[in-house]
Amino acid sequence: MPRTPLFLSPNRLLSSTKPRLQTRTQPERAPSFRPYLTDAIRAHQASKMAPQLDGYFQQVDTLSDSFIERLRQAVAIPSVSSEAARRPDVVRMGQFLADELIKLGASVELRPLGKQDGTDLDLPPVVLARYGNDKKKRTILVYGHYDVQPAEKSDGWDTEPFDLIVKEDGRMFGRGSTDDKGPVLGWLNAIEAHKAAGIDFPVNLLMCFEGMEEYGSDGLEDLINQEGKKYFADADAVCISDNYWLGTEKPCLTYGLRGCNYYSIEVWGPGADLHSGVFGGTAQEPMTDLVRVMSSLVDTDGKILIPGIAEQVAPITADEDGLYDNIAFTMDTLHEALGSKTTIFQDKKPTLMARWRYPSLSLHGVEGAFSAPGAKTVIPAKVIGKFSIRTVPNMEIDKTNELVRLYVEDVFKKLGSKNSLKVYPQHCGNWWVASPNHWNFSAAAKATERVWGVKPDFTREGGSIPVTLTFEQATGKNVLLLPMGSSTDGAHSINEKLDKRNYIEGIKLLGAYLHYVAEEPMN
Ligand SMILES: C[C@H](N)C(=O)N[C@@H](Cc1c[nH]cn1)C(=O)O
Ligand SMILES: [Zn+2]
Ligand SMILES: [Zn+2]
Repeated sequence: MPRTPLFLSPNRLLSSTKPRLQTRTQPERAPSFRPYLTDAIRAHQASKMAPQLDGYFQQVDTLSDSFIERLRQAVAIPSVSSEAARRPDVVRMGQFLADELIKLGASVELRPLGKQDGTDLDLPPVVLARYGNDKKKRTILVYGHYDVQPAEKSDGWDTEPFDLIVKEDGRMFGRGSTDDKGPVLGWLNAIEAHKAAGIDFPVNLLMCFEGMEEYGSDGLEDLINQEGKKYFADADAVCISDNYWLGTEKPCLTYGLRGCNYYSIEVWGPGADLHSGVFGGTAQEPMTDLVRVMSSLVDTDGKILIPGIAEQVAPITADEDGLYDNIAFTMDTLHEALGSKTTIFQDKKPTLMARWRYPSLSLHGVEGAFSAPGAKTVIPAKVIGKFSIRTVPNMEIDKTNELVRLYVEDVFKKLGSKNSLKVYPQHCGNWWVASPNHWNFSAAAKATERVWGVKPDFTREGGSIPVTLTFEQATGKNVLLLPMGSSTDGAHSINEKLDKRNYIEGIKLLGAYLHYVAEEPMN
């Protein structure tokens, strides 16, 4: 059950000076991207792990081509979790990760998860791995996912989605590059660069990589709960790299996620698809009913029309109210990522609040409906509408599902249709809000300054990672989100990419974070 959120002012917790933005026009000091040297960074560089980190950073630069090659191999495996036909590729991707980890010296298990909910289809295995088992060191548990969203060139991609295309300007296009194959490989690359540099790995690393995140993490919650005090028992903290910066220049650390309840509405009536010339005007059409029901869920300005949803949302506290102004985010950044100016709000604060702390309802598609180019005059016999609600504190999954069911059934009843309707949740994942006032976040903030030369923003995320709260509750440890990619990466969209700069500096960041973790006093 979600807890009442902490609305702290995290941007003020670890930073006494105003964060400075870096821009691409600042001169680079070295081949790697570390332009600003603040006093804080000088202090970190003078600290005892500085020489090791410099050696590590150099190795990451030296190995950068082979790290891109590893990403190319991973992107080439179309591990789409939502398509049954792609399930063997998802399994192959898990095996690829396991093989790479074994080559690096990790001990690895491929854990089966049984059947996918309501199907006879085997779930892809979870890759559990351990690198290092030194009782004198801290242990960090990292999570990521090796499945991806669907992608077809015909969706509008400029290049083949499962071929990694590296452009001259450093943009690396390919499905999963930023979500989440680049960040997952970041951990493996960090291990390899330490080995190559001959630098002692600063912590024990536990790894949990799943293949069903984009489909609601089916099966993983039970495994995490079972292993919380077994395989994950040594974990001192958890780190997840599976979200994005708010813009393109300012790194961030993330302490909150929205949840996601994903629904299907099935409407059926006729025994088969029909000729609209023969049956149009004589049969009640499932698609007509579905469109009318779906159009009653949300309005053009994103207002959710289901009674009882807004009432569940936690009120704004005075502390939270002052939080948004300090975040490095502009509407121009949003317009760039959106590719248009069709935003609901004109200003930064309501926009950030809409993404982080209010629920949203999105319509995704209709299964069974005609969607190809051309003009087919069919009446579909059965259609399934798909929509999701991003949930926030203090919304409850079961209560939200019940409100949706009552409302959809009521709207359909008022249509007076002789067709039939069924509405049900496909998968649901909890929202999560944590305290960034913890050594886990301090270590990540120092690593960010060291690598990127700027203090990170402390942000929440509009997306969902369904098992984040489960990790927190099963291990009882602090969870940190440490993103690698930027706002323009286009995760889930066509032309998904990861900038080479974010990949290579991101690998440095993950390694540096582990070094700072090793130095942090417990709190
Ligand atoms: C933020 C993360 N990289 C991500 O994309 N998560 C998905 C997870 C999901 C899919 N269905 C429900 N949750 C997302 O936010 O859509
Ligand atoms: Zn992801
Ligand atoms: Zn995703």
